[in-house]
Amino acid sequence: MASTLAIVAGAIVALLYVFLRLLLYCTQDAREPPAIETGWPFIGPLVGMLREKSRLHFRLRKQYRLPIYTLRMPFQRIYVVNSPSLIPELEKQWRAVSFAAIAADAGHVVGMSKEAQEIMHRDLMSEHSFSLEPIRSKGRPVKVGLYGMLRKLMEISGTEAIWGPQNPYRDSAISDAWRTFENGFLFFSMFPFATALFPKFYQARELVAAAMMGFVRNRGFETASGLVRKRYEHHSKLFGLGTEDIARGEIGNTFAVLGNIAPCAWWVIFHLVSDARVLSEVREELLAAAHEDESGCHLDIASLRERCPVLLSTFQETLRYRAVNPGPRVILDDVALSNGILLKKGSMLMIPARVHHTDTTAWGEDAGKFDHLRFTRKPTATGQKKYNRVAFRAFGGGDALCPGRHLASNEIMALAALIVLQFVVVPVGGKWPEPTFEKSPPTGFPIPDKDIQAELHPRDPNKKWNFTFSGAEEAIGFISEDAMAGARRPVIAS
Ligand code: HEM
Repeated sequence: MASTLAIVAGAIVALLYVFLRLLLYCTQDAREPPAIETGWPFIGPLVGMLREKSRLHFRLRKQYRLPIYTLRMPFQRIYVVNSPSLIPELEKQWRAVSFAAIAADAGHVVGMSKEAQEIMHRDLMSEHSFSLEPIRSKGRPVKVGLYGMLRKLMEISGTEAIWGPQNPYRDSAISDAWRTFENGFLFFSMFPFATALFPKFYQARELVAAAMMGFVRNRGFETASGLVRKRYEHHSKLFGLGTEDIARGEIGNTFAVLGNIAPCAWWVIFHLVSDARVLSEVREELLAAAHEDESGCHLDIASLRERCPVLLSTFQETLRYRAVNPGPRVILDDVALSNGILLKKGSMLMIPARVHHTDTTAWGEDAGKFDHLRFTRKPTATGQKKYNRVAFRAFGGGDALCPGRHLASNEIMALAALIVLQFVVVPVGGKWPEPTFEKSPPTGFPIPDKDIQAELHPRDPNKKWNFTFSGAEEAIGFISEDAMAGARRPVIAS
């Protein structure tokens, strides 16, 4: 009996295998990027993705050494771009290789109405800030969870800057609800009937939605940032969306504003305070950039980019070393690349940051190493080569390039300056652990599995620090688009 069952099971598996092989053979066009991991067609890539997460692309690049390849998933094909040389051509075809389609797909996750979702999918081709004073003014060491503290600070400063005086996230019940919903984001995008299956996440989302509706009804956008004002105008006038849909759209934007900035700030501060050499070099620069008079010590945050190349380089290197955003796009129309490769309509495409940030042709043989001085090096005729800016993907690129990159960079570098100048940060237990992030949700930067407990020792509680921001006329040339727009390039070698 047992052997009959085994024979039947074996026959089913064999039939399934033959069926999947045939399906692959009949549906994979020879002009498409080569399909890989086809030992068990469709199932192999899915298992790999679930098991290895963002590490999968890293392994596949090493194993197959292809400029671009196809992962045939059940009901979906994903093209993954390995070679930075393909990126400019793809980004020129932004109508067909679309990020807008990804944003529009998120409409159902935040509960937009069917009509609003349909509109979003149409024509896709076409005075407060953070303060560390409460900790410093205690005049004694304060124990904190480093990630928790940084997240809170970035949440306050980021949402104030974006939503202004009527910022709904000022209410801690709303910011707590946001955090709960953020953890359930993936369930909402993957499962049908998610509102019934995950009531905790649903209730949290609705609480944030109600607060956002109040914000829109009270015309909070009029005193918010240009980004929110323009979005309101665009969504109400061009799309004709109502209050509720506009408000739910703002929940979607909270992902963009908060999703990256808090984990990114955490990694920057971690690299700064956990390495004595980095810390002392950055501190020295900051002290030189500050000046003291009878009223206290003064530092203009705008001067950091000019006067603190090591801090700026550490910031950029952290983004290069730690970013894991997948760079997703949807192929809205067949795309023929100049090398003869065909990308089929309806497929997904990915330009994974981690793959491009470890590309030795773009960054040199030591691409896998954290080097806080990397971006201070200038190319030389004999030794140092020019870095390929196209391969810097932490802020994405092309038409979907992150519009918040300068705000985020200024905020994170300001926070770094405040911490380094005012505190000695000591890990509880005496040694900085290497953070693990196995359980991290799929954000742009990994979130540590366990917060690191640290003590903040005020350096000189009696010293008065005045931090100002005199503004900046030029952008920092992080990425190729900024460089082409004529941004200053203080440290990236070019
Ligand atoms: C360190 C912090 C940040 C990082 C690393 C980051 C990174 C990114 C990335 C990778 C993308 C997708 C681009 C692509 O796939 O090509 C993106 C999009 C976006 N980001 Fe950021 N971001 C940050 C902070 C912010 C902030 C503070 C804001 C708000 C002002 C913001 C607003 C947006 C928006 C609205 C989009 C969507 C752009 C579009 O639809 O075309 N980001 N960001």
